[in-house]
Amino acid sequence: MRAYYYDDEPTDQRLPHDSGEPVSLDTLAHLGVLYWTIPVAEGESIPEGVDAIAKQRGYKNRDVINVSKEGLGDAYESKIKGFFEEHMHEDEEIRYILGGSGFFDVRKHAPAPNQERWIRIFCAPGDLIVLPSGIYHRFTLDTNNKIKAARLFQQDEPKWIPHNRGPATDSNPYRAEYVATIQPVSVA
Ligand SMILES: CSCCC(=O)/C(O)=C/O
Ligand SMILES: [Fe+2]
Repeated sequence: MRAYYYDDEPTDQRLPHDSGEPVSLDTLAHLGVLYWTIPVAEGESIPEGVDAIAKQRGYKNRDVINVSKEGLGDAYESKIKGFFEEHMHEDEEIRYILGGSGFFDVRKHAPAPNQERWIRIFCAPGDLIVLPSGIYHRFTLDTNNKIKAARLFQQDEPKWIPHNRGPATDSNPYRAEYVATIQPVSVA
């Protein structure tokens, strides 16, 4: 995992867009983003270290998603577009990367929208990331064009309904609760 501020250049979303300003794990934790690394070999099943965290955090169920042309078929273009719309969920988004790589972008909340910045998080096999309920975020593949991830969830059936950013979502109670739990940070 590597996190840094996004450079906001209007080029291919799958490029690194690295501004050169790194972001620390402390800053991510302050935003409610949690991260672990639990090594996994290509083709291996989900390691026990993931089970331990799942038990600790009450994630009872899981499935696996292959985000690639082969994995998503006819839904590929619309899914890729949807993942990169700025959105939030009412549930945590928990992903353990089994293969490939990609970028999760999370919005660093600030008092005024024009002070907000995107933080880009590069994820590769062995990375386990938790995005809290209510955080604005988006996802894109990198130029390898594929990622395989386990999606962990607490409920019997996952929801992961994306609520795209807008006035209605800004006043969603889960969003309001998220904003209330964090204070703006100035550290890197
Ligand atoms: C790497 S999993 C695909 C991305 C996803 O599931 C999601 O909800 C992005 O916000
Ligand atoms: Fe999401």
